[in-house]
Amino acid sequence: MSHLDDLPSTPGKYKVVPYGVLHNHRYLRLSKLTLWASLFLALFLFYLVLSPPASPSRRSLNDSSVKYGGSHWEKQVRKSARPRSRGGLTVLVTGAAGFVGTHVSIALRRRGDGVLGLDNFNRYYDPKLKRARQGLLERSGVFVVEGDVNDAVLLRKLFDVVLFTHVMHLAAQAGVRYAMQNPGSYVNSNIAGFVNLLEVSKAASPQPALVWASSSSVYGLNTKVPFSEKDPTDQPASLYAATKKAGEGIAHTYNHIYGLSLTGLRFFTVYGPWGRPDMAYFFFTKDILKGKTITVFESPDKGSVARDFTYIDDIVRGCLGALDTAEKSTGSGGKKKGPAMFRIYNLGNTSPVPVTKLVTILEKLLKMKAKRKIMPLPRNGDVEFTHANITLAQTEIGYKPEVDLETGLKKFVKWYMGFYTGSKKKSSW
Ligand SMILES: O=C(O)[C@H]1O[C@H](OP(=O)(O)OP(=O)(O)OC[C@H]2O[C@@H](n3ccc(=O)[nH]c3=O)[C@H](O)[C@@H]2O)[C@H](O)[C@@H](O)[C@@H]1O
Repeated sequence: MSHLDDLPSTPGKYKVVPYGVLHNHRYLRLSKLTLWASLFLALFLFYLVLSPPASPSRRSLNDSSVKYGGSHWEKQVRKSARPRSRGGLTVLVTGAAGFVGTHVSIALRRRGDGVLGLDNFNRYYDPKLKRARQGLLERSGVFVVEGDVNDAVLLRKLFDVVLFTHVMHLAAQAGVRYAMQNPGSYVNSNIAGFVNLLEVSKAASPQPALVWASSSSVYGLNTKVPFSEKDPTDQPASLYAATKKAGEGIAHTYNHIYGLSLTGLRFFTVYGPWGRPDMAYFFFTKDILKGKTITVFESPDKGSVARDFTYIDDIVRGCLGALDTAEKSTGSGGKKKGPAMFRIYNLGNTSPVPVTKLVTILEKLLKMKAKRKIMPLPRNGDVEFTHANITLAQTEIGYKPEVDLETGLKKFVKWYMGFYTGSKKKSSW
């Protein structure tokens, strides 16, 4: 034990002791210490022998028994990322077992691109649904690496094994209202995780082009509609929105300093089969079927709150359009060689629907009356309405939403009944 370790942690309470006393005490303390150290060592060895193996992702990348690393793993990674068509893209999709991630990965794979998925399978909502999506991905030839975007070692390893031409970054802590319960997870995923991915991407040679998920929530308390990309976004109403807004600023910095090609997509309330159980259309369906009361928010002037609900297939087309039109990054190994592309697009449906109407459509499709409880919109981060101007995405990436809310919800309900109630009418996947 060093002299410094003898000092009490609270300054000003240290008593000066005569040298002899101190010497005897030291001798006694030393032998006691040896005894305790041997005991501790024995216990530690005992624990090592009996304890189960450590969490795989923390172990060596070269150990073939772990979830990442090893020659078998590398083979799976390479195979999944290899394009099957000439000139196909090589895409790393983060959040691949998420709602949008699954649909985008499968669409890319179907047209012959190489896709490697990454997902941390967190417990924000039912991981069984994420595992079911993983099953779909595997059947389509997409391997999903289980890991976190904050794991720089893993990301660097993936970039060592595969020369990604593109990254589709969809891993995020989603949900507007949950930000009041767990603010840290938004900072961790949407800010720290994003920066980590940008750091690894900027250092890669060649650098990939990145397309990432921003959110309509960045428009916050804006009242001018429809929301245009040129509008200011300085009034976020939730921490979720603030982290998405921060992501756009961070992305701009990496574009400016390192020459990374970056495209941000502001998604507007995406819904559809394999969707997220934390979203209103999803849990309204579940609760209506169970005969449970649903809470429908209304605006302070007693009007209905409204959303520009956007069907998943339209969003997928928007994501592919963004990937296909993304120019190459200009930097290499962390050095910028020239100006690179930076774009932000709204991906909405451009026809907002009141939440009361959403409930009426669900009642019709489920053939059940909802028990509605109307409540004033709480101060939980929700905004009164969203409405996208999509002109820019239409002109520059060929985005054209085609599915109205009733048609889209019909497909969602069909999937829901098949997946959760085992109804015969299964959806196409
Ligand atoms: O487009 C976006 O930017 C965002 O869309 C959704 O957020 P939100 O539009 O709030 O979607 P829901 O949580 O499904 O809410 C939809 C509507 O239902 C309302 N609602 C929600 C919950 C509830 O119990 N009752 C109720 O009336 C909300 O106020 C909102 O108007 C997603 O959850 C976000 O991750 C995403 O970024």
